[in-house]
Amino acid sequence: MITKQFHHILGLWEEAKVKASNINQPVLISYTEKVDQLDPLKYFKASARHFPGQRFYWSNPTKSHVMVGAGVAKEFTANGTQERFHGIEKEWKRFSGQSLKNQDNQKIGPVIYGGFSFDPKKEKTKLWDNFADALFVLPTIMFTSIDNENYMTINYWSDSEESHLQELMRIKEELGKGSSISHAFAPEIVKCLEMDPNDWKESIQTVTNRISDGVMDKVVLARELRVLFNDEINVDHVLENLLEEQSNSYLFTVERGSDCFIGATPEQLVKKDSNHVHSMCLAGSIGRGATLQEDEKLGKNLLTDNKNIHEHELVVQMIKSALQEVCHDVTTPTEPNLYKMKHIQHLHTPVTANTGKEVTLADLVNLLHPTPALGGYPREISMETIREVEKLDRGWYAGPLGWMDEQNDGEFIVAIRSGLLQGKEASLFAGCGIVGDSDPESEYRETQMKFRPMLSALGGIKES
Ligand SMILES: C=C(O[C@@H]1C=C(C(=O)O)C=C[C@H]1O)C(=O)O
Ligand SMILES: [Mg+2]
Repeated sequence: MITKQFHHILGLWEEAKVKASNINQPVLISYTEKVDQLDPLKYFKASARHFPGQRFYWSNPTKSHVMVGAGVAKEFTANGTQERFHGIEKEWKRFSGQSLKNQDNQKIGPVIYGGFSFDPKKEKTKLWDNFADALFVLPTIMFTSIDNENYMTINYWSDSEESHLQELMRIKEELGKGSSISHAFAPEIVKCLEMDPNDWKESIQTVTNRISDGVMDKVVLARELRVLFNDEINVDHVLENLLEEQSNSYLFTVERGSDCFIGATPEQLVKKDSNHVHSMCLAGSIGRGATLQEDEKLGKNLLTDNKNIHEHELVVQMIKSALQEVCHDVTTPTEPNLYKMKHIQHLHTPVTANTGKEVTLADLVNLLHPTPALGGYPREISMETIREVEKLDRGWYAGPLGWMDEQNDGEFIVAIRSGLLQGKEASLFAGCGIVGDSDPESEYRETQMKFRPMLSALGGIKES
């Protein structure tokens, strides 16, 4: 039976074929319909059947924007340093600029999502083989929830087969029902491996010495915790736990075959919504108190601690001056406030700005990444120091991860509080901002605290 909807899908396909032969490149068709209330997690779970290893999840802290993508209608990649941000943007524009849509809702249309490695110049290991320096996906099917309105989008091409379109319709209907399979048995942690804590603390000392010598002001050093389980880690289950425990963070999941990069980060890198730009300075950390009084006391200590204020201020200055290059009305409050999550609290300064039509999202990411919250200050020398001193492959940890739409709007977060899941193993990453008066011991404890969101979501806090 040909439904009215399918008729519409075929109509756009015929139109696209004509356009494709005129412009001599395949034309993308993006078909969106409004749907009833649907739990994004159930949708995410349901899509595993048809698109195993090809799922994406994104939600902002207020859940006013949730996206679940599945399948690959097109992949956009780049490796190495050359213009990777602009390279992806340009290639995406080439296709999205010619796309056909069934509706004029500017908010909902084709979107690509993905991420960038932290530092393409760092020597690579095999760990991140499945995650290129720049990798974005246009999904086959996407669920979007914006301000509690829900949509489903399917993306197909002028050179698709009709049978493929039929199959897409069928899968879309099936996914719309969701899946509520729950996984009662999470695998258990059998071992946590980390590099010798003394070696790590020594590297902190090396860096504080250089800072005291005036070589630079701040460097962020990270460490890796390799966690081994007695069975395969279940991505759905980890995401479910993160949703429950890290409600004040951005949640993200990027599946690449049997690998999955997942996390719950509080840190926004940049959001562009037409000419409005938002960013965030997040640096300076302390734990949460067991009681309200204790928690408030810790917060107050953080707000008045000179070391943390300095660590934070370097980020504020850099982000402000980077944005001032291409924006006007760059505005921040004069004092940081506190950003609290389940296991940790941070100094936080929100930034807003306005920009002109000629400035693109890639321009903004390129200017901002890496901020001194994850790299250091000044940028070049701190990045060289990380390359030299840090004994790990950050891969996508601390890199920009996010999405862009046809209007060149989008949002990128900083992919921290995250881990790479590979079968029975998880590689977790955590770092901290080293300044002149950093104490190696307390920086080590700070990284322990930053591992906790992922460790807890993985099913238990067992720190070796
Ligand atoms: C580097 C991380 O976090 C960053 C470092 C912070 C700090 O040193 O105080 C705080 C927030 C983040 O910008 C991490 O979580 O791995
Ligand atoms: Mg710190």
